[in-house]
Amino acid sequence: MTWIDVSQPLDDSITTWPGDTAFRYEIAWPMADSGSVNVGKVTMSLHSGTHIDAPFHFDDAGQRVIDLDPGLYIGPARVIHLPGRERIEATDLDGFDLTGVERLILKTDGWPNKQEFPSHIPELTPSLADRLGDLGIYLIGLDLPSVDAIDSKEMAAHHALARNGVHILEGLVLDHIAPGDYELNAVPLPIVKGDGSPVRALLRSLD
Ligand SMILES: Nc1ccccc1C(=O)C[C@H](N)C(=O)O
Ligand SMILES: [Zn+2]
Ligand SMILES: [Zn+2]
Repeated sequence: MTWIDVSQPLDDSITTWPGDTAFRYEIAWPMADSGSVNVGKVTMSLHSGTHIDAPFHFDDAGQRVIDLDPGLYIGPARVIHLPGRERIEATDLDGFDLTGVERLILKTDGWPNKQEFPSHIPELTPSLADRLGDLGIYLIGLDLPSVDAIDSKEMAAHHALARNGVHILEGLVLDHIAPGDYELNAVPLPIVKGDGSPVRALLRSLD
């Protein structure tokens, strides 16, 4: 198949946000006990690895996962390369013609070693969020664990994106992805009250 996996594998070594729930898989009911099957159990933060944020994550009145249209996460997406930046702002998009783009994926290279949770990452600015809104882009994906700085309490980028109707897909693995046009498939689980959801994110080249 031509689908390329751009997700972080979910196993016990996956990193989590400092202080958040670690990922753990266990066989809660082994075949020897159940007599027929192995039954697994997972404990995790909904913000581990490759995942989407529901607005409720940063706004008590915001949408939960079940309220989000799954179609946001399926369809054409443009990947652009913006390496080596401290922050990513509206003017960083000046060189790109993004007419007709609805889903934009930023390859920032800002989290090179996914075995370690980063202490510092590039942050998106509210000016970028406004530009995305003006362009009619409704999904931003990126290779970072957050659209804000790790130590942010205000979550300015999360809020500015939400104000502009831009949904968030974090923690992508894009090392092996060249800039260009792709089909994206990164649908969240139907976690009714979820503030986020892990996704299996896949890209297929359209170029
Ligand atoms: N899990 C956390 C615990 C404490 C503070 C932030 C987070 C986050 O998850 C923020 C990140 N921007 C996220 O959406 O994944
Ligand atoms: Zn998140
Ligand atoms: Zn987030």
